Amino acid sequence: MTETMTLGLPGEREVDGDRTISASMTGLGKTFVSKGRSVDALSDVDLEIEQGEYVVVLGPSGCGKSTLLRCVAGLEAPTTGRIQLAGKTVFSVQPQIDIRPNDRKVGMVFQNYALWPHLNVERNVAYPLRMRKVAKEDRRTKVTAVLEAVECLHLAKRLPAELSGGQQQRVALARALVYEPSLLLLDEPLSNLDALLRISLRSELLRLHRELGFTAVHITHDQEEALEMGDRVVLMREGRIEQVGTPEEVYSRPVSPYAADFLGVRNRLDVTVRGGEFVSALGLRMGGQQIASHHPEGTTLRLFVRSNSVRVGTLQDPSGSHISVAGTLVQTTLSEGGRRKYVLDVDGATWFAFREGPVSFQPGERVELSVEVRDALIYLDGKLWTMPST
Ligand SMILES: Nc1ncnc2c1ncn2[C@@H]1O[C@H](COP(=O)(O)OP(=O)(O)OP(=O)(O)O)[C@@H](O)[C@H]1O
Repeated sequence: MTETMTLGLPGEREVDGDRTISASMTGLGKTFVSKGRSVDALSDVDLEIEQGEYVVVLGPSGCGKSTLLRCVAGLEAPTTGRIQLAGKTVFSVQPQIDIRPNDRKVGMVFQNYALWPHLNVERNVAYPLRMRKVAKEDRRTKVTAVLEAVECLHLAKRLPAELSGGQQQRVALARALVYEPSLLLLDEPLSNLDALLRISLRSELLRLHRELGFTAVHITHDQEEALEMGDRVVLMREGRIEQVGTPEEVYSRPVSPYAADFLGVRNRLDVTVRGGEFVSALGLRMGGQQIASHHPEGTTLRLFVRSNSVRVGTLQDPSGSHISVAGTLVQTTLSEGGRRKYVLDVDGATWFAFREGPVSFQPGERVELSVEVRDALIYLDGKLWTMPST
């Protein structure tokens, strides 16, 4: 990339303390009404994105990710709220402002690439510059620079049909970046690619982000992609933001059972406090007195534990220093890195654990599963409960 390209550095910015806000959404809502039925695709979305941030919006199908992106791009008009880009209001209900998509300085990359089939790579990438009446010489310099950055300069004369999916997506990315948008919106950009290519394009995208410094909102339903790529992850649920945080925060402290479930925490059990310890629905006694002592008799808590945090051992009496529960070994399989994956039945629920070394238990055998208190995710009334520090 030549030094003349300063992508993602718009003239107007909103400065808040030391932070420069590139995009902000306030009270954003979108209700679709069709055939007498109304769907709240977005409700009360508040989000600020800093200059240069790579934000990944994560959530299951239908949670409103695309609608959010389309509202920011100007392809959909929100029902409530305000959107600001680079310090300028581009949408507001009251007073009524709705800046056209082409005047919002956003770039978009779609899942299906959306390249013009009759234009070669060079002309596809130059298209946004022609629309903006950029002079021919300048156009050529910018197109060359951006194609070089996405490592597609050698494909300049080819038509989209003559490219692989990965190459088409690089070209689509070049076309979105060429006019130096203040915000790049990526709508499931890797979903159409096969697994290996998806992984290599993730790091490609991150390299470009590091080198060019653009601000991005990337949507995906793939938690691994979100945790790997995002400076921050925004988890959505039914049109609302469930949790926002760094990948580490979101991974280690999912705020709700929904978040834990979506972030792949697979082991779970409902437990009730009885006589100062935990008892499962089927009456299984468990260790965990340290946590139980903070809750009144009869309180029901939802326990979530990552497979990596479960130790499998010989059955012992439940103790208070860690959470322990008896499980029945169902089967073991060889897993990544030579570790063994244990599949267990815990009170009717399937749990998973990993253990190094040879298997010393038989299927059907009762074993002890223990978890350090700090590794347990405890939910009370749908919210993450944190043990008060003593
Ligand atoms: N034009 C429309 N008319 C009516 N309902 C719509 C329209 N567009 C989206 N919806 C509804 O709004 C909700 C959110 O849709 P949206 O496409 O934003 O979800 P998503 O999280 O992007 O899903 P996916 O991952 O499947 O693309 C869904 O219930 C969807 O059916």
